[in-house]
Amino acid sequence: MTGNCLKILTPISSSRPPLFSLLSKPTKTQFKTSSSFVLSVKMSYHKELAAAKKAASLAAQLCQALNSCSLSPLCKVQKVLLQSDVQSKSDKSPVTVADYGMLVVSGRAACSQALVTFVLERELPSEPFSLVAEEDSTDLRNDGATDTLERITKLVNETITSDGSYSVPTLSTEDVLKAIDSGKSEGGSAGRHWVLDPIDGTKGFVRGDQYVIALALLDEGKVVLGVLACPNLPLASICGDYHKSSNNEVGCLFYAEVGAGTYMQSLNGFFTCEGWYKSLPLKNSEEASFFESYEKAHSQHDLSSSIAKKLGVKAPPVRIDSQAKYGALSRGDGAIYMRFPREGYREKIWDHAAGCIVVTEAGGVVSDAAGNPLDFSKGKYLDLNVGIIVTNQKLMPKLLKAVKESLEEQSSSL
Ligand SMILES: Nc1ncnc2c1ncn2[C@@H]1O[C@H](COP(=O)(O)O)[C@@H](OP(=O)(O)O)[C@H]1O
Ligand SMILES: [Mg+2]
Ligand SMILES: [Mg+2]
Ligand SMILES: [Mg+2]
Repeated sequence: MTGNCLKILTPISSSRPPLFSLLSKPTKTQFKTSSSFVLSVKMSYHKELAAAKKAASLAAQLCQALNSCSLSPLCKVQKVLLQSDVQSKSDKSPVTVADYGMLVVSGRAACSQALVTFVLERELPSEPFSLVAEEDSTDLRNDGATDTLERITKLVNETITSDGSYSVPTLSTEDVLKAIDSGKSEGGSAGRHWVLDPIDGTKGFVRGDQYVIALALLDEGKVVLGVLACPNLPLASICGDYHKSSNNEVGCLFYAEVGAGTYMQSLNGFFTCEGWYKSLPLKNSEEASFFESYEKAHSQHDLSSSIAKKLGVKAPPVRIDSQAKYGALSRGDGAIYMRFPREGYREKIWDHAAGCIVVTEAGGVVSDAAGNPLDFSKGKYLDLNVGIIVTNQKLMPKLLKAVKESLEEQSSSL
């Protein structure tokens, strides 16, 4: 048992619930045990999923507002940033050359983190709150950050007010700093922990490309729900002839709950588009499109290209930032995602937890380069064998073989 949920059971029928019924009434899913005994299990994370969807959607709204306020001093800095170089911190994550610019970028992510914390705590007041999140308030507590902190606090308050569902006094700058710092949990294998990347794909965000707000819940070390709010991802497929698509609307919300499948809806709240995914398309490798990081520094493009060649993949790689790759894969835009960080880089759970369940609940497989499932129970880092690979069940054995061969070739050429 994981929490109140049965595990290691194969769903044999899971009738598609009407749109958004996940929020309003429990879904029953039938499971087949080894003795063919059929159980009806009441799924138990609906309340948490509803809270996570609301938190990520509001944070996405906030991030979009931050991007579109062309007269705001924050945005003027962003324009400069778009033209500036990007350097690496000691942990090899991106920072911009200008200190103030760096504060603006990390401040925006912290702003999103404060809002997510606020919503989760208000929506789930009776549950103990533990959050493993990427940002902290260190930069915003510096003397030179007063102006940015005030702007951020104002934006968080404006977003809460515009939503209209919370009658709370205006948050102070100290409230916002505290909300950001409640993300200091270390996670682990006991109890429940939220896992948040308040802006994943920072470089994409700065460039005006793909980024996501990624939120997941761990229960006893397993990911039990995940939400990816992708403000810039087209509702139509991003592969093939998507430029010709009549639907050029952007803004997707992917969500998945253990045993209940993966769903996508439009982020703008008008629900013009919805989808339910239960099996990644079983394409042959030649027809498969593969995803990888836009940034060469995050994943070795030459290695993935050698693997793709072995598989006979004809399509060029689709390079986009953030966990939007997991979302796009879950709806069948492509069939493979490969990620091979350079030696020494340690993956964090917030970069993969939500994406992982969005893909697996859609019928995909996520593993490290040796075929081991990702283990989210060990704290904030993932201990991995070399890299992360994602595909459908049919292609996984071929992909693993090609990965093994390419890694051997790489190490013998060193
Ligand atoms: N050298 C490196 N190798 C691999 N991943 C890295 C990296 N430096 C940063 N990252 C991670 O890659 C994430 C973005 O992934 P992608 O390449 O798929 O867009 C970043 O998330 P943040 O943008 O939240 O910091 C960061 O955590
Ligand atoms: Mg980062
Ligand atoms: Mg990230
Ligand atoms: Mg981030």
